[in-house]
Amino acid sequence: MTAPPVAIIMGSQSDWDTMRHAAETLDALEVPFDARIVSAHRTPERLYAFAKGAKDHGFRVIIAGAGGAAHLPGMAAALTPLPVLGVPMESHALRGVDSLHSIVQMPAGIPVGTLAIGKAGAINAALLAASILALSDAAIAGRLEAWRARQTAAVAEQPVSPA
Ligand SMILES: Nc1c(C(=O)O)ncn1[C@@H]1O[C@H](COP(=O)(O)O)[C@@H](O)[C@H]1O
Repeated sequence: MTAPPVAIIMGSQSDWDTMRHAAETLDALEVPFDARIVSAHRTPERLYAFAKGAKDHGFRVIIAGAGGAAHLPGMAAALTPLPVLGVPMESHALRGVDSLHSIVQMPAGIPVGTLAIGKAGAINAALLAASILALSDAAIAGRLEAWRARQTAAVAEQPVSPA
């Protein structure tokens, strides 16, 4: 059995409420994925084993969500040649600005493609992962195009006042 092309990793169970939107978006595009809790801080050996083995395992893109001192995406990127897309969690203390800065301010040489804070970032990480895969997968490209066409068709031309 071939591995799914996308890995969704997150620093804590508490991130799943946000990262499930990435999972739901991949489901809608029929892009298989694995979702796992991996923490650079709390489970460093799990992170090391996961990231070092990710490419050989068959993953092609990693989506990494983390909050606060969000080292997970950068550490994963340091350990694998695969593209890593980082999703900053909306932390309670600093509303995700801490997560965003932790993920986006990588030193030159180890990139993390950083998305928006929270749900929008999780959805866009999934769409970006799909568009990376679509470069070499016509079926995913077709489903992505259809997804965007449905989104466009769903936008009303005029606003509706609440009842
Ligand atoms: N940023 C990281 C890392 C990491 O970067 O390795 N591991 C956990 N965390 C974050 O800690 C926050 C609070 O976690 P808890 O809710 O479990 O206390 C989560 O948003 C998680 O991503």
